[in-house]
Amino acid sequence: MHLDHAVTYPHRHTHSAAPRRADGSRRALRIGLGGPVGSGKTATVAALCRALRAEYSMAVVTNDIYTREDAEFLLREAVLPPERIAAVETGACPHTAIRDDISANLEAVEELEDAFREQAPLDLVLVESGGDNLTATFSRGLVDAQIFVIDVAGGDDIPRKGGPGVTTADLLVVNKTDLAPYVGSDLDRMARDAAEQRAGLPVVFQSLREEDGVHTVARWVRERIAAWVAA
Ligand SMILES: Nc1nc2c(ncn2[C@@H]2O[C@H](COP(=O)(O)OP(=O)(O)OP(=O)(O)O)[C@@H](O)[C@H]2O)c(=O)[nH]1
Repeated sequence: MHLDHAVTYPHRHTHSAAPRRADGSRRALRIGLGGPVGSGKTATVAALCRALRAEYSMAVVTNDIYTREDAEFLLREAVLPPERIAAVETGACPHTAIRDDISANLEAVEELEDAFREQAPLDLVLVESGGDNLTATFSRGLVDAQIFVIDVAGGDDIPRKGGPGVTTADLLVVNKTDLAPYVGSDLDRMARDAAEQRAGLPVVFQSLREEDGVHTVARWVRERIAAWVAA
């Protein structure tokens, strides 16, 4: 596990969606996960659910272009009860549904929040984007913070190439570090390039093949929830 920054996570964004509902109750913290196809977004969501579900009331919204495959995977793995998992079929470029026309995703998030409002109000909603390119980021009207997931098998020059996901996401996750020796990726170079591109924003290197490989990202999420609740 590499962590190229001390765990100081800057809270630099402004919330464009009101943190409280009309009745004054606090809504859930919404965290988006984006990144290229196959980088490990669903696997990270599944691992986060397992790590955090005993501590928080949580739910997940998945985005697929024409299918519900990511939601079906999470259901099969039973990472959360089925009523806590919603699927949005974007039917177009994945980034459109998380950045340009966020209505279907907002509706899914708000329906989940409403469904649990009486019983156990949601603390956290994870919104997983469909796999896209390096320019795909979430609208701040949909999520309060975003995680961009890339993997070492996608090429160790991805952090150097930059793009809004790599440079501006609140957390950059470089996944599948276990594969680095097999694909010839230089993790130190990736860490250096990412640090250069991100001006102090945090980067986590993880392998979900390791026992509790998601623990650093889970800690970051806990800190974000604590800050959200305190605000
Ligand atoms: N070796 C290794 N494989 C991983 C790791 N994380 C995920 N995978 C595998 O990589 C493949 C893709 O992972 P997913 O989580 O489906 O990736 P995704 O980003 O959600 O993919 P799309 O939704 O299709 O964009 C799966 O076979 C995972 O089991 C990891 O840390 N190491």
